[in-house]
Amino acid sequence: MNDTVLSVRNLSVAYGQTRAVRDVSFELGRGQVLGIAGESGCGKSTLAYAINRLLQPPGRTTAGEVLFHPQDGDPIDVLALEGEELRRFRWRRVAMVFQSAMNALNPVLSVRRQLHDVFTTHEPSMSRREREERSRELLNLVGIDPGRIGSYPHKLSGGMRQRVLIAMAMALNPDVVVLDEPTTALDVVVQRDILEEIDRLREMFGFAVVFITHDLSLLLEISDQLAIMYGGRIVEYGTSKDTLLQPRHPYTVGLLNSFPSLRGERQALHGIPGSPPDLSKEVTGCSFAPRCPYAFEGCHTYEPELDSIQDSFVACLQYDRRLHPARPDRRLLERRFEHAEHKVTS
Ligand SMILES: Nc1ncnc2c1ncn2[C@@H]1O[C@H](COP(=O)(O)OP(=O)(O)OP(=O)(O)O)[C@@H](O)[C@H]1O
Repeated sequence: MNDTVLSVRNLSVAYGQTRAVRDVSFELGRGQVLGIAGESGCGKSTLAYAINRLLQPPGRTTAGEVLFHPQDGDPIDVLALEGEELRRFRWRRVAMVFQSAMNALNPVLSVRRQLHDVFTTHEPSMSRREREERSRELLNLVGIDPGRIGSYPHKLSGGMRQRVLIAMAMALNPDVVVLDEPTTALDVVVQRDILEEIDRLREMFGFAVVFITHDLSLLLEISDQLAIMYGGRIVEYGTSKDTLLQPRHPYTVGLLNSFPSLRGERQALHGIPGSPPDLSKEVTGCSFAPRCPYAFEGCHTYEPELDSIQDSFVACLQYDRRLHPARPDRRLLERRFEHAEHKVTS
């Protein structure tokens, strides 16, 4: 059996001149959690939409491939799916929980109707009674009293609305659930409850998760693998443990120092000065260079490749074998972020 459920290879997405996702590759293991972190506008949602084939014009995949690997059978070329095949792929293979539950749910339809609709569309042979039973079962699974099935979204709290979306995503027992900032609008306690819920469901049903958020500390707690995005690219990719213990990209270090830990230890926070690049403009060199405390001349000229180092990958000239065939330049690495809890490591 193939242990990979989804492979994304050299994927690029553009909205006209805006290159929102560039050359992104990753492998998602069956039942694993991949966290994708990065500041607003770095291309996270665009990547999620491309994987689900939910991009709206002018959004367009310009290069690369997305392969879904069924438990048995040949890989499915997701970008080539059309019509009925595409409809079957969505929800059943890969389901998505969107950023804002209020926008994703239809405000004029009851929770019952919205859950039933998933089955009416995808399981037309189900009877009304079966749909009702399954819908109630799903609500129960995500911790909502099935008695609330007749409620309209505005009668539910933010946390409950998000749970309804999670229930809908799980309706057809998908292999992969993509969660795009599912807890951002919620307070910290509710966030934690929802994360625990997702983790519990994942253990029960064995689906893999792509979890997207700007909150790196949260991802470190729940992800097996982490991809850090900047300016439309993945700049660091590895296990959560390695990323926390040995962050290599200066942007990852900056992100780690920008968030309080979820465990609530007190520490001074250091935001990353400057702002992310405008993706509609052509960038020469590393797009993080203008904000990078370690940038040297070459960083403004050469774009670093995502290179493997031990078990991780990093796109930073300090590690680029074209410049440093043997190992990273120690002198550069020794210039640390002052007062930072997390340091760049060699
Ligand atoms: N429909 C669209 N039309 C044109 N440009 C878009 C569209 N959607 C996103 N973009 C641009 O694509 C880039 C990536 O945006 P995206 O929403 O994917 O980033 P993100 O990391 O998910 O940000 P956020 O966390 O704020 O959602 C940005 O420059 C954004 O302005």
